[in-house]
Amino acid sequence: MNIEELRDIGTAKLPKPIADFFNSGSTYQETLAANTAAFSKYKLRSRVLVDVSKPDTSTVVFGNRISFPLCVSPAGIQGMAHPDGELATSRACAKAGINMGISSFANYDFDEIMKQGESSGVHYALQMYTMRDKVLQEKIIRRAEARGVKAILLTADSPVLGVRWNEHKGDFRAITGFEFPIIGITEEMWRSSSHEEMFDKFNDDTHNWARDIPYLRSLTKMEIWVKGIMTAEDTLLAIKHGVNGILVSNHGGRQLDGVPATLDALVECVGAGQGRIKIHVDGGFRSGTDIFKALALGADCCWVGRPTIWSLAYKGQEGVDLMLKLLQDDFRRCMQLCGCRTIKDISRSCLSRMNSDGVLARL
Ligand SMILES: Cc1cc2nc3c(=O)[nH]c(=O)nc-3n(C[C@H](O)[C@H](O)[C@H](O)COP(=O)(O)O)c2cc1C
Ligand SMILES: O=C(O)C(=O)c1ccccc1
Repeated sequence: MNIEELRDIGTAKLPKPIADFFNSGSTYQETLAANTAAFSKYKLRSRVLVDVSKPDTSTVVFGNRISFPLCVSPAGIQGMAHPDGELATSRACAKAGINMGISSFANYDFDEIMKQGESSGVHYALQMYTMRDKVLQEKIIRRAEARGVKAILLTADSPVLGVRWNEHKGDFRAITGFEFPIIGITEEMWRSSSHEEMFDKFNDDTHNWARDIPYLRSLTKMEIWVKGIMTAEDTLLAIKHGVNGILVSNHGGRQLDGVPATLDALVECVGAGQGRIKIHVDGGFRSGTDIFKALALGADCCWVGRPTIWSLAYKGQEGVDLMLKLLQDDFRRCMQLCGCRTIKDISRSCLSRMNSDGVLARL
């Protein structure tokens, strides 16, 4: 199987409004399509007669040596894909030896999620929005730090939600029995308003660099990462405010439609960062070759969102195990066939770019 097949099989198992919620982007779906399409304009420069018998795909993220440069993006409401939801995802991350991002809209508490994997060495990042309820936000942060969460991922691209037409056409909240224990939203609260109304009640759209980064720093020694950076300007602001890293992301094409593919935004962010900040990226990664291309363009690590959801829907933990194995195997083979023995060998010289006139150009 490949990730596209997992998408088709997983999606077919879900009621349509739920599948649409997971799979859609915002407005005209332009950015959603751009994310996956961007990879094909880069071509691999395969190198031969290199001893690649012992490839080392490992790298270090959040102080943890992971088996290959991938983390699982925080995606909310995984219980709607499979009853085991984030618990299954956590077990699969443990088995694969990678780190996991936990959405603040997870259907299980981070304590339970972490119990599934931390004995195998997984490190966890907790995704947060800026919350209106600062008392609750501080409580969550202190509890996360005491519990051993390594990083806060501050999602910065969502002062308001993107336009999700599918949510106006069908109510995806068809499966009952859900709560959001991390942020204390009960099923009753969740059902009493639309997804967007609930989000607006919870999320603080006055967030800003000058207030929120120092605020988080004053509260915790955990790493602070900003998720949703798409420009050189914001990369420079992230450096100025001393965050530990950025995740170049357009929220899987679910926020502002019309922004470029993250692979394209990555290039300007890496250019601005000049090695002064860790840069990760998500959006549209569907193969190990995609991961290789992003690393060659300067990313330190990649993340996947929907592939986790599709694999959960397909077969719970077993599905996610399979998805992570497919990506790792494909990534290893791509490294070997490009003549790379370690992650450090992956550089811009591994790629060329197909220009619009059909001519290949070195980067
Ligand atoms: C169903 C779904 C729920 C998501 N929930 C969150 C969330 O709660 N917080 C967040 O920061 N990002 C969320 N995201 C965005 C992901 O973290 C990630 O940026 C995106 O899915 C990456 O693109 P990909 O799905 O193409 O891999 C969500 C994405 C999806 C598809
Ligand atoms: O739908 C999303 O993209 C998202 O970020 C989200 C926000 C709140 C609850 C569930 C998902």
